[in-house]
Amino acid sequence: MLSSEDKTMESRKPVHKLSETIHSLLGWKSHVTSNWVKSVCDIMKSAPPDGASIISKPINGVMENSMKKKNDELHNSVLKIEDEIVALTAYINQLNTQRRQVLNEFLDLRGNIRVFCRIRPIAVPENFGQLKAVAALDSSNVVLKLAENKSKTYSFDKVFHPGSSQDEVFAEVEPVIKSALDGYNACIFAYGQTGTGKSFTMEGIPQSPGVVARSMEAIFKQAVDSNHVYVFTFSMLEIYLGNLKDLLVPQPTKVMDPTPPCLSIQTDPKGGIDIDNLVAIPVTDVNQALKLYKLGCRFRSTASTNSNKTSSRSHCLICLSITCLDAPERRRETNKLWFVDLGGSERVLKTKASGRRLDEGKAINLSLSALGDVIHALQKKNCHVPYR
Ligand SMILES: Nc1ncnc2c1ncn2[C@@H]1O[C@H](COP(=O)(O)OP(=O)(O)OP(=O)(O)O)[C@@H](O)[C@H]1O
Repeated sequence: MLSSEDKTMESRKPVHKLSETIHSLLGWKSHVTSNWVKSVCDIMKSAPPDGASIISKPINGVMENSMKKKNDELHNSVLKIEDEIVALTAYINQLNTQRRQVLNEFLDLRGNIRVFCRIRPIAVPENFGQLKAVAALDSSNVVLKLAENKSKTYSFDKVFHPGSSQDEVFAEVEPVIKSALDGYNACIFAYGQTGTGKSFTMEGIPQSPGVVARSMEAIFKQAVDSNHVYVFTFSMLEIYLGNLKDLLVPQPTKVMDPTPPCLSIQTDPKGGIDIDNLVAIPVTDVNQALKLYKLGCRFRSTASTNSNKTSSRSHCLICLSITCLDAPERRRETNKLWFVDLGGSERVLKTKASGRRLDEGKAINLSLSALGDVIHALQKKNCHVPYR
């Protein structure tokens, strides 16, 4: 807080205040970010043009000369800072290009498809006797105990042990989020048996949000910190019993309610996938995106089964479409980042499901096996990938 005396002093020497602020910002060069450039631009915008309003009436010739000198100095400082801004903006762009290249090389080296295994903790009331023991051997291998003298080891790009936090999981995903802002299509999905923690990992719980919420936060923050203007749209759907359902469109509850338009998957001319009639809602910040996400989650089909109290009975897909018009160096003008929380594979004998639960389980198993074929073909780089 300034005292009234301080305030008088302040109002008497606005020129010093401006130059001091600018100098302090210049001394801050090591933290060059677009926010820094914006701050300097804002200060310059608020500076009086050529110091014109600093003193409205010259008192005498000496005073006039001294003011003119000060105005010239200020003018020169402003010109110098303008030059610095141009140079720094070019420097930031150059660093961004380098960062993009390094990130791409890094992701290429790690492989286009990366598979992580997260072992979830076993809660006390769960039946230990019937559960097969899974243990992390190291950061990339897990061992599954099949019988007393029989075990099998599986390798992954990364293994998360039962104590791993949501933060640790997200840290591995974050480079993908960055590359999505650079214009690359990306997809993060959770796959596994029912009750193994897919929804916990993707959606999380209120006190410990999962990958989707953390990714949204990261992407909007990085977009604000960048030099570019992005346009985002948010969509969310589920595949239930083989049918697509828009989770952002109210579903009819009464006979008189309008039926929402039918969704259908189309391949666009560039080989990408489009879903006809899927609602895409423009979002400008993370709060809007998370509100829609919460809304969509409420409409998801879940039910209690023998294996999981809140089992997903469908596959849930969230799409953030990213457009950037002022960055020709991006991979694409518009790209998509998909998050998928798949329904869990289940052994019908074990779940003892019947009726609708059984139909849901069968539909989930069937689609997961088709997905397995697709991933296998992609990994083997087969010329035919059985998408349909
Ligand atoms: N890493 C974890 N830490 C603590 N609790 C977890 C963890 N993973 C899962 N859980 C808990 O285990 C239970 C089952 O998890 P979740 O619903 O995420 O399984 P799922 O794989 O999505 O199952 P389904 O395929 O049936 O939908 C939930 O109560 C969840 O909170």
